[in-house]
Amino acid sequence: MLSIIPGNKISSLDSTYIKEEGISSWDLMERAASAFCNLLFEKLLMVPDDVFIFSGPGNNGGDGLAIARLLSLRGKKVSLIVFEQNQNCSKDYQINFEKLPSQVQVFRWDEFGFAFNDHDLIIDGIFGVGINRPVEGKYREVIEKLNEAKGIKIAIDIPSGIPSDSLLIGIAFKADYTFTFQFPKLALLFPEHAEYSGVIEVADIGIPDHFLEQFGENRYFLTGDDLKSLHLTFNRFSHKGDYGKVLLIGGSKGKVGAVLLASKAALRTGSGLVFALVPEDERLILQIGAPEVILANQDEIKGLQIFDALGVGPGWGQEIDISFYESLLKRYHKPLVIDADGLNLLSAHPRLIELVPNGSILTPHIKEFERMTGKVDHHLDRLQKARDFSEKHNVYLVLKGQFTSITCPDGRQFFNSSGNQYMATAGSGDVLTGMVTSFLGQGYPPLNAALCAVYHHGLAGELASETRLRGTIAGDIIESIPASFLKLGIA
Ligand SMILES: NC(=O)C1=CN([C@@H]2O[C@H](COP(=O)(O)OP(=O)(O)OC[C@H]3O[C@@H](n4cnc5c(N)ncnc54)[C@H](OP(=O)(O)O)[C@@H]3O)[C@@H](O)[C@H]2O)[C@H](O)CC1
Ligand SMILES: [K+]
Repeated sequence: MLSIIPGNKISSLDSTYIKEEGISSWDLMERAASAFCNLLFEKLLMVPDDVFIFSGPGNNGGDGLAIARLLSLRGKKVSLIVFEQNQNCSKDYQINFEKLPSQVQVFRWDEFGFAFNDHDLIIDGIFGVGINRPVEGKYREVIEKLNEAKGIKIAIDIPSGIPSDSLLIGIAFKADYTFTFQFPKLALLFPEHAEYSGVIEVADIGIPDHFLEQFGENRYFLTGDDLKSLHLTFNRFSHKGDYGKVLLIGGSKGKVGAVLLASKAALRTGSGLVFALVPEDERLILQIGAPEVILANQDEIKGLQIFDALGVGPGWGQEIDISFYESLLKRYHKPLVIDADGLNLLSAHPRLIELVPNGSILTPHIKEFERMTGKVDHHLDRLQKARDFSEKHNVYLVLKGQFTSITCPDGRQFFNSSGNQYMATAGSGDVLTGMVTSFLGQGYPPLNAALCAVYHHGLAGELASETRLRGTIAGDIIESIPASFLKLGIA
């Protein structure tokens, strides 16, 4: 799994790695530049002929110079805009400057006209992870102009101005794409920076995971490559008991659909038996909506231990008998999944949090999370509060949003890479609840259940929205769960 390394450790990572590999820092920059160009030709349907590259004084600028050379060699008309005298720039910047082909036209920033067309390509190599103060002066002037300019805009490693691990102060380059090296920088995952980072693509520069791990701080980026090894395998002798017996509890007048969605999602994720407990009057809706689901009644659920996992909260409302919730938490001793009103009720009755079994998985969206932890100032604060909460209550916290984070009681934090904006639709969270509950019931350890569910949920959303875009609904995500397994080669 890709470790997310803090910006202030990246130069030690680089120097240790190049020493061990026996390569030069220029070689690594060359790898970065060619990985960038490869992504460019892979991700853009048409790479524009006119390319404008802005190179700052550090190695991000050095990358820009190397990219200028490589694109010029591939027949592009490249203009390079620089800010400093060569002798004030990094060593590899200077080497790459010497290597520029004569076809690359070089401008000083104050000699350049800043007139662009819609189909020009603008590449931002002004600052990378070495930024150490807000952008001012000539750099600010240029970035402001670029943000107003036409053209397709791509940031090298990180949009200039965004600090690698904290919140932007002042201005930054607004990219359509960010091609980031080896792993996404933490700040790229903050919702506050979405308008700057655009679509994030990771360019592999060949530094192995185990090497990154030594410099990481327990933060990881979850990708499709990680998924297969997290799954349990089943065979033709497996029977429905092996696939788990789960119980979903929730629903209220007008909101029984939430349990219906969660139940169907659990079935599509592979649960052997799905039971649902909803108010008496709402049972028929559920039974018609999903004949595969078994309706439980209050008496049956007295023997809660027969269930391999519980998913509590979808559509429950705030009006439930709180003593029932309390007794549920007291009687069930295995990890369970809590969502939606199950979480809101914990916020309203904080004493209940102490009863939540160790290793349970809580799946709040941002507002539910704030109800549990108090007001959050920004995403970094949220991530810290998630760590404090998980550790204190010994639970896994799945904080839903773009790059959903999964926080473990030991402080590890995983960021999901799958999913898109089309999943922001009613019931999408209920689908996730059903999926996590299903994996948990199949015998997955809580962390793997959360990781697999979050990744498949995102991928199913991507697949469902391929043809439906903004018309994607939660039911479509459910129907695409099997396709997500198929895509990852998981039987
Ligand atoms: N393993 C990898 O990921 C690799 C990444 N590469 C690229 O290298 C950059 C990081 O390069 P670095 O030289 O450390 O830093 P930057 O290029 O981002 O910028 C440093 C220079 O910028 C000056 N600086 C910093 N902040 C400001 C500011 N606000 N205003 C003006 N100038 C600023 C700083 O000067 P000082 O005045 O602070 O001394 C530096 O001159 C990484 O992002 C990748 O793109 C490698 O190419 C390969 C391996
Ligand atoms: K940049």
